[in-house]
Amino acid sequence: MSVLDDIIEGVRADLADRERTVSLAELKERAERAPAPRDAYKALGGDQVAVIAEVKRSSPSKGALAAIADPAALAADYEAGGAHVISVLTEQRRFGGSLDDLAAVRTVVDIPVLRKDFIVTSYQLWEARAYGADLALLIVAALDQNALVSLIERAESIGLAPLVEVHTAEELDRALDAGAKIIGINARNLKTLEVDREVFAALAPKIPEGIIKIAESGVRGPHDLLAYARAGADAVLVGESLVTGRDPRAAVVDLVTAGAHPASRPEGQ
Ligand SMILES: O=P(O)(O)OC[C@@H](O)[C@@H](O)c1c[nH]c2ccccc12
Repeated sequence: MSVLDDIIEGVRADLADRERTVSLAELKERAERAPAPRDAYKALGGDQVAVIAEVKRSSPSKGALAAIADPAALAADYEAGGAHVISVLTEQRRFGGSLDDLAAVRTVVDIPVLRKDFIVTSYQLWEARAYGADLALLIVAALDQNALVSLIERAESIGLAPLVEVHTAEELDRALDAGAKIIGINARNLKTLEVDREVFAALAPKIPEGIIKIAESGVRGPHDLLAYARAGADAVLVGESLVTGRDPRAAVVDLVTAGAHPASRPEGQ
């Protein structure tokens, strides 16, 4: 069983518990009362390389990264540093996150918030919206094509921008076929947890213009952001190096500053 299969087994078990406690009808009511979604396309589609800063307590590859007693305070720091979007890991078993983290973060920031989880049913999309998310992650490797297509449609119909994550050329084809408008290329293979920063440069040229390209994982600082930017990234998604550093806000400032530099764009763009 791959790491991804193992994670999803746990996600499904936790999901079954929540489904027993909160009906879909209740969730939909809560989603209706949630604040209106913020425009993720605008936040990610500017001239600069956008920075998506992640609230991440632990990971399957590294174990505990940071306690993060107050996720809202960390997100506020990220926003003060100039982050364009906040990502909140809500998966509990391996990443130490929760939907309460998502809700807490969404109330204190004014920028769009991504629910980062292993979404396999539309119930989780309603949860994302009910707890305030503006974007939701959909991982191609975790979904068959019918599920991918229907979750993208459902996300859009309830006001969530779907961020569709790929790691291989085949997954990228499936994301494009499914109509993804925001594609994240994850340098980490979720089946083995290995990181290969070259994957972004190999896959990005296959993505048509007009689709937002996000480089995910392995960004240690401005140097990696610049390399991803030269390879065509519109945004980078950064977790570990921010939560393990001494000053997350200053680290975001450094990334945003690098991303604002015109020399960071590919030739002719
Ligand atoms: O901590 P890093 O290496 O900066 O990576 C952040 C983010 O890309 C990573 O958390 C991630 C990317 N895709 C995911 C899917 C599920 C869980 C986590 C992830």
